[in-house]
Amino acid sequence: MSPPQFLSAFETFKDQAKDAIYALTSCLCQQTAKVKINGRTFQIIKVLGEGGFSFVYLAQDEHSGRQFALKKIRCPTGSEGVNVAMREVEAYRRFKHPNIIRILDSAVVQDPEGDGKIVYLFLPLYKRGNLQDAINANVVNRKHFSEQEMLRLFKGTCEAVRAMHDFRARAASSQQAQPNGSLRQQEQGPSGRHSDDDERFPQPEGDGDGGYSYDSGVNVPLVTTHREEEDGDVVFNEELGQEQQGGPGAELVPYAHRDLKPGNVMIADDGVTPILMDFGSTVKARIPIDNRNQALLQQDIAAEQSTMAYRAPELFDVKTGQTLDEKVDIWSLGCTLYALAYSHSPFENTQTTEQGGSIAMAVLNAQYKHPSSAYSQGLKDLIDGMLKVNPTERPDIHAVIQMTDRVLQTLA
Ligand SMILES: Nc1ncnc2c1ncn2[C@@H]1O[C@H](COP(=O)(O)OP(=O)(O)OP(=O)(O)O)[C@@H](O)[C@H]1O
Repeated sequence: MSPPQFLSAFETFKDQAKDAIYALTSCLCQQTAKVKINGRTFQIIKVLGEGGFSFVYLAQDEHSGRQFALKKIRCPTGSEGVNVAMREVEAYRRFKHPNIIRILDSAVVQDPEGDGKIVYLFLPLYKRGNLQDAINANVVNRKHFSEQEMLRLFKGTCEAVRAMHDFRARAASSQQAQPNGSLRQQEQGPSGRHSDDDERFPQPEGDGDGGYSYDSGVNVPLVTTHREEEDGDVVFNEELGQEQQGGPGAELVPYAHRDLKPGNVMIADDGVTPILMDFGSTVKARIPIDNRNQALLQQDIAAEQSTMAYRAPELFDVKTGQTLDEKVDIWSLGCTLYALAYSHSPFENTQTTEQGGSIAMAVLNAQYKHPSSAYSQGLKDLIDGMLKVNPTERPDIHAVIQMTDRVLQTLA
């Protein structure tokens, strides 16, 4: 690790530790933390989850009583970190699908405790947790998903992935860039902002250039804030604007999620609809690898952002002359379906890893077995079809959905 990388990792660790201590002390002291963003105050009720670079809190709007999941991404390195976080915001906005989480609002604020910035993402709250939580509950209660239930959750997840792999970009010319890169409304209907959106996420008081405070009430200037508008009448800055969804004739720009796993699929309140989330690792899927440097760069990015037990073999050992593509997600879907069936990834808790062999070796050789179970041969074949070391032998997302349907039909 180079000295700047070490410093950046240390800063991230320090900030994560600060957030963890803060979360713990506010629990122990029974004291409700508050965060004020753009004129509205939110109570932080509890920590919902913690990722590599962020904390997710259950936040309640003091005014309306509505609850949200508030993702707080600390960017101690300033603009570089903000750009990374904003790419995640951009990805949340890009894909509009019933099985993909939608972002309600976001804000970039000055970190009152340092030189860096904080990016906040307001997301709908999913109280039932994610598929990993459901797997954990099954383990505790010695239960299993029924094959039908599991395949329905899997198919919904695949439909979200299809929206990413089949993404068609709208031409940039249909949008206007703001010179300062800020996000502004282009047109307002007679009533101004959308009533739906207003109801869910009421308009902040004041002139929109509100402030931010953290518990202490100290106001720190708000750098950027923007909100979701149902009919897309928000003007994005150039980079964001280029990547909005286009119609059927628009250019195909496949995206890969790159971190598909049960922990990144929430369960909607109906208990049956899967909702794909966490676009922190999402990239344009097709990346030609022309030289060794590019190969090593892609390997490093994958090592940092794609969970090892769900990571495709071609991301462990990126080869010059190949093109990485959306098939990396098909591998992760294979691992995800396996985990739904048997409670862990095929490359966790295997004989190889238990005997000290590395996950990487097990993945590179597709070394896994199906434990004995009552699941159908069709389900096992579906998993095996996705877990092919050679990405060209894996089915594309359309074929995966068709195969899933066929297995479902045999169960009906
Ligand atoms: N909308 C939501 N509703 C309820 N809980 C949520 C929501 N979003 C995130 N969480 C919880 O927070 C956890 C971390 O969220 P998320 O995966 O977005 O963070 P991350 O930093 O990108 O994580 P990772 O390191 O896994 O990539 C999730 O596993 C989930 O338990």
